[in-house]
Amino acid sequence: MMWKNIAGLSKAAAAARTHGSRRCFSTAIPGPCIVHKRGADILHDPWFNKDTGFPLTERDRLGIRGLLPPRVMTCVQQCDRFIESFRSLENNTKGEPENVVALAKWRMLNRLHDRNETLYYRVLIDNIKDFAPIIYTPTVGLVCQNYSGLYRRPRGMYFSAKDKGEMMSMIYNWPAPQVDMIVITDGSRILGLGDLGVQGIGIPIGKLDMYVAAAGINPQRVLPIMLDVGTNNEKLLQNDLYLGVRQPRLEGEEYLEIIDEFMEAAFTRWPKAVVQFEDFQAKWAFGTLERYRKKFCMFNDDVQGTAGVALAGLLGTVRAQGRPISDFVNQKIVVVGAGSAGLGVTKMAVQAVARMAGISESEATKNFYLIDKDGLVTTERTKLDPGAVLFAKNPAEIREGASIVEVVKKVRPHVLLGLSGVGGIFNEEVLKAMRESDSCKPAIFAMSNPTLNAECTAADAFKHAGGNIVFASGSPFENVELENGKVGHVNQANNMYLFPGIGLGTLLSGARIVTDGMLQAASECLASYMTDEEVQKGILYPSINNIRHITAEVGAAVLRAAVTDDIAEGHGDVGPKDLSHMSKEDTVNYITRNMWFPVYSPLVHEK
Ligand SMILES: NC(=O)C1=CN([C@@H]2O[C@H](COP(=O)(O)OP(=O)(O)OC[C@H]3O[C@@H](n4cnc5c(N)ncnc54)[C@H](O)[C@@H]3O)[C@@H](O)[C@H]2O)C=CC1
Ligand SMILES: CC(=O)C(=O)O
Ligand SMILES: [Mg+2]
Repeated sequence: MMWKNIAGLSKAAAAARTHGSRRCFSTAIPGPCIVHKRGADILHDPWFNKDTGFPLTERDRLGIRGLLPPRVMTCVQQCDRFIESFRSLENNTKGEPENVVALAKWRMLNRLHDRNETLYYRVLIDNIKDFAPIIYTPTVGLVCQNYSGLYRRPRGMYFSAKDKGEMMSMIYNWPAPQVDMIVITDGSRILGLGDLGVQGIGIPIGKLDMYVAAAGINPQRVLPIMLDVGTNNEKLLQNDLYLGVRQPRLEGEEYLEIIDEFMEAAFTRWPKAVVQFEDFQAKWAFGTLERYRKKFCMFNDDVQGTAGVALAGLLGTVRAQGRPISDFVNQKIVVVGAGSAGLGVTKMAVQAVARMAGISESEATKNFYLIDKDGLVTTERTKLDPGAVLFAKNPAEIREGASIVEVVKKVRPHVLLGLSGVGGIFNEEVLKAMRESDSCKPAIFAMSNPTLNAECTAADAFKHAGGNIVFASGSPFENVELENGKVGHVNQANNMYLFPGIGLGTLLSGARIVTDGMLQAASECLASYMTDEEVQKGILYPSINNIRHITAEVGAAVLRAAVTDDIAEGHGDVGPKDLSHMSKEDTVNYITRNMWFPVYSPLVHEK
């Protein structure tokens, strides 16, 4: 597809999605679940525990009668009880420092996660807008920074250099027979917080929570992985409580041997799993993507997921200006940050321009300006990153190393997009310079995470760049009240809108690799999700409350692209022919039917 069909959501689809997440899955009576334990062991297993939710007959059958208070509560009553406690926590911590409150909330959710997974995910799904900022960005960043102190119970698997030669057997230590989604990090670039070593495990855990909440991946089939190859963070190396391997990071072949061995082990045990690479420093993000993308079913979320989300937002800004999508080819875009995310975004956006305009990628770079820590990237740059070569400007146009404000003043861009990890770098001067943009609705995307690393706040963007901008940030901000009484809408430009659908669509297609076509389809689907009315108000992305619906749509688009690319091998009883005969609507229904939803299944004990 050539980005021609982006004319907003059909009426039927718009109506369907307003039903919200709870309508998107089957509520049929759940089938029984076989357990091999009885008695108190069941209560201590978060996969099976129902707390006060065990019916009396089940208490008899499982030998837990008398081990619980007599009252039997429904899952809904248990959710209400949890939310009441959560609101009490909020009230009781009013006035406390923000970080203290955020961690207290995370601990409360984490305790539930450790105790009763079904209830945890039910609470998460029903309150995703309130809880995503805790289990995901921004609080997950704080959790990673403090993980060695916060650690109580293991979650996920850890592989280190000490495990070399052992991984093929270690992988069988994971208790679940089937794994569908793996998220792996080496902790080397956690959000915009740098190298956090083993403490980065919080990111795969948070991403997989989003997989369960948004994509309905069964939580018994997800696996967070920490590849502990050391850390170069001196503070952590000096910290007695640090839980990781206390050595500098492995490099070169030594590093690759570890990750190669892990990939072989994981795909030997679970050949149909999908692996998401997350928060690797740029060199390994690109290096591993090139190394594995044709061999294993994997993608890099920071490079590819972010690119798709950003591109959908960029196309939205064209629509917000009241222009046809084809006008994207004329948008001048300044990207600040030339790492794994910034380069991924620039590349995908340039490819879209090339396709739309029918020109070469090199010609399509004309309106793109890339800035890194040394300023504007030009061909004059010594030690030019190979990934940035295509985007390097001619220094005759603007000088090598020009600052952000210099570039903005000279170029008058339609879009200023930050993926630098540097908080506040879009300062007052930069934002005021955006008032002179050639666009009637300039766009400012401060995509770095967590909140303190955002290139600017929403309030500052609307204050200094003007009330007519469209604004998006990687972590959530509140909408801004403008002086004219109108609302400055804040969008969350975060890869969470795509990675769950990319993973789920890939899994259900049975594809053995993730192609560019599948990623492009995901981005196009997100771009076309919003109505013209919404986009014109500056709302570029859906509400997170609709995350299950958007994920079903994205998943279907990914699956259909896999069929088009002739790589869909089918999943379970659904073969490649069945997939290829599905209409678009059938595909969305198929995806939706396969989403797990947290309900208590009757437990049947088997020895
Ligand atoms: N909203 C979203 O969905 C996503 C947001 N991100 C965020 O993007 C940020 C960067 O991630 P990566 O690209 O993976 O990091 P990276 O470390 O690979 O790249 C950072 C880039 O920023 C540049 N930079 C550093 N200081 C700068 C300065 N003062 N001025 C201009 N450029 C500067 C560096 O030269 C480098 O090119 C992180 O904060 C991350 O949280 C990343 C992925 C997804
Ligand atoms: C959102 C995300 O993946 C990041 O900030 O790295
Ligand atoms: Mg990331």
